[in-house]
Amino acid sequence: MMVVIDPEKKIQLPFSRGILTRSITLAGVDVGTAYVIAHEVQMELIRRRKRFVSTEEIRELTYKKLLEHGLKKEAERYLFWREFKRKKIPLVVLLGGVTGVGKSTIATELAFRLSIRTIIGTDTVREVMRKIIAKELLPDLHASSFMAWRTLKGSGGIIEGFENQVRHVSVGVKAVLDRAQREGMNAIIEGIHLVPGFIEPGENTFMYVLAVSDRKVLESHFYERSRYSKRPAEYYIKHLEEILLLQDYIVEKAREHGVKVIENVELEKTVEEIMEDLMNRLREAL
Ligand SMILES: Nc1ncnc2c1ncn2[C@@H]1O[C@H](COP(=O)(O)OP(=O)(O)OP(=O)(O)O)[C@@H](O)[C@H]1O
Ligand SMILES: O=C(O)[C@@H](CO)OP(=O)(O)O
Repeated sequence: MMVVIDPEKKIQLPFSRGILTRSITLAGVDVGTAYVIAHEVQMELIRRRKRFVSTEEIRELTYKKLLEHGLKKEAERYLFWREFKRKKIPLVVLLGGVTGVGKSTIATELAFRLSIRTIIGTDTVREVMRKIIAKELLPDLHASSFMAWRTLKGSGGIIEGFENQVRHVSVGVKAVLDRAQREGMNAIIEGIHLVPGFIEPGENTFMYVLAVSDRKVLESHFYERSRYSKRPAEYYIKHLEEILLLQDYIVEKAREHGVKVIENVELEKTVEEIMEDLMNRLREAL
C-alpha cells in the first residue's frame, strides 16, 4: 500500500485513485479522462517504487500528466484549485432560479467537483418555517412560490405574492448564511428564494441565477423530474405561465444587481461556466 503524506496537515492516508480523480475533475476534465490520468499517476509512483509519497509530488506528477494529454488549460486550473483548497478559504455558492430550471441538479454536480459536503435547499428552510409558523399567521409561506399571490389580502399579483414569500424565507436563509460565515463553512445553497436584492452575498459568497427560457425545455424538465420524484409534472406545467413570469422577474433582478444569469441548456456547459467564473472571481478576490 502506498501512503500519502501531507507535511502541512501532518496526515498520512492510503493513496486513493478516486480522490485524485475527483481533484482532476475539479479542473474541468471529464471523469473518464480524469480516471485514466489518476491511474497513470499511480502507475508512475509504483514504478518509482514509492511507499511514501508527498502531496506535492502527486501534484507535480498530475500537472505533468495533464500536459502530456494536451490539457494545458486544465493543468493550470488544476494547480489553481489545489492552491485554493490548501488555503482553506471558505466558499459559499448561491444558486437561484425558478422551479425546474435545474438548481439542485447543478448544485449536486458542483458539490462533487468542489468537494463541498453541504447543500441546502431553500425549500427545506421554507418547510422548517412552515412547521414553526402557522398558515393563519403567514399564509404565503404555505404555498408554492407561484401560488403565494392567492394568499394576498388586498390587491396584488403573482410578483407581490412571490416577494412576500421570498422576504419571509430570506429570514431563514440569512440565518444559514450567517452561520456559514461564522464557521467558515463551505456550502452550496440553492432555491427559488435566492433572489438578487433580497439576499446580500457576504465574503467569498458567489451568486448565480439559472434560467431556462425555452418553455418546451422547461416543460421537459418537469417530466424528467416526475420520473424519479413525487412532484407531478402536470402541476407545474399547469402553472407554467406564472412560473415563466417569476423567471422574468428573477432574471431582471439579477441584471439589476449584476448577478450572472446562466441559461441551463446543457448540464456540463452550465457547470463549466460556473466553475470558470468562480475561478476568475476567486483569482481576483485573492
Ligand atoms: N441542463 C439540463 N438538461 C436536461 N435536464 C436537466 C438539466 N438540468 C436539470 N435537468 C433536469 O430537470 C429536472 C429539474 O431539475 P431540478 O430538480 O434540479 O430543478 P430545481 O431548479 O432544483 O427545481 P426546484 O426548485 O423546484 O426544486 C431534473 O429532472 C433534472 O434532471
Ligand atoms: O414553490 C415552488 O415554486 C417550488 C420550488 O421548489 O416548491 P413546490 O414544488 O413545493 O411548490
